[in-house]
Amino acid sequence: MPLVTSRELFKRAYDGKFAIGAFNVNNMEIIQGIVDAAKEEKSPLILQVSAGARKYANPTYLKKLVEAAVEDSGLPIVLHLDHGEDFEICKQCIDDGFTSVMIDASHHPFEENIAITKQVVEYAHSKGVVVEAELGRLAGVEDDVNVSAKDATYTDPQQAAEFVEKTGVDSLAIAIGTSHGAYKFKGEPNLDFERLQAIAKLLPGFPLVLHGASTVLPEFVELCNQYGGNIPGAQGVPEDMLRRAASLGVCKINIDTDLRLAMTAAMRKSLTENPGNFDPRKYLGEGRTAIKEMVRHKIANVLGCNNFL
Ligand SMILES: O=C(CO)COP(=O)(O)O
Ligand SMILES: O=C[C@H](O)COP(=O)(O)O
Ligand SMILES: [Zn+2]
Ligand SMILES: [Zn+2]
Repeated sequence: MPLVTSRELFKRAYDGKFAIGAFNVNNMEIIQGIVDAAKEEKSPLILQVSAGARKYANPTYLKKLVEAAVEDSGLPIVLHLDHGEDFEICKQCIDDGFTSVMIDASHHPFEENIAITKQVVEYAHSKGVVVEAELGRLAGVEDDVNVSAKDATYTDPQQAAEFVEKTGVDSLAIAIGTSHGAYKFKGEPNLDFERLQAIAKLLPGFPLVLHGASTVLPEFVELCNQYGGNIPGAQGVPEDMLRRAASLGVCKINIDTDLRLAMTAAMRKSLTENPGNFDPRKYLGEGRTAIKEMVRHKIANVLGCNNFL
């Protein structure tokens, strides 16, 4: 089976009130861990590549690794550009065989975001590629974020509806209180579900996307810290909130930080417990197994995209 787009996956996810996992990939072990998990859970996958990942791994290597994963696993896999910052990088990835791209022009004014997104949509659709855009700004939520600050950065429901209509985009990343990385909330975790419901109501049947959706499971932070790490006060999005979001029109949930934490914890442990080892296959292999277990947990217990195939 060749790479697929997310169109059919999102339709089923929307109707079934579950979400497809979009996992960031940077090297072979990460890809293998994710794909092994999806195989066991009979799940489709979105493997997403950031500009930083392309720079780290070399775009050709990364694409070949994903193609190898498709060939070896036979799974429906979407190759997606994460946070494309302009038309050029989106075009490069489209020309390079990606089946999905994100244009993230959310830091531009509304009308400019529409114009840039529209340009990407026109080019992508002419090549059979789907497009995700972003409206609103992801930021850390603090207890004292007031309503006007929320209105300035969170996605406005009316604008979301207008944006989708004017751009013809295939999915939309929204800001309702999540943020990237391991420090998402200072106080109690809190997402603006009223806003999510208002957006979903104006866009029936339309797939929404949640970025910054790692849970930052305490046991993995503790494991990192136990073996020499220093990651104090990390906190993510509770799993029940992700399940709730998936039931309200969020069809794609982005996870990177939880993979980083799982891999780092396992590698720190392996290196500490085996001081005489200098074979990278041992600690990289343990990192890969940790990624696999994390992804199995996400697919089966949080996203609900297991037994899809
Ligand atoms: O949104 C993400 C990638 O686009 C990843 O989010 P996390 O940092 O919460 O894993
Ligand atoms: O959205 C951010 C993702 O976690 C990717 O991170 P990165 O840009 O460091 O590769
Ligand atoms: Zn953004
Ligand atoms: Zn993101």
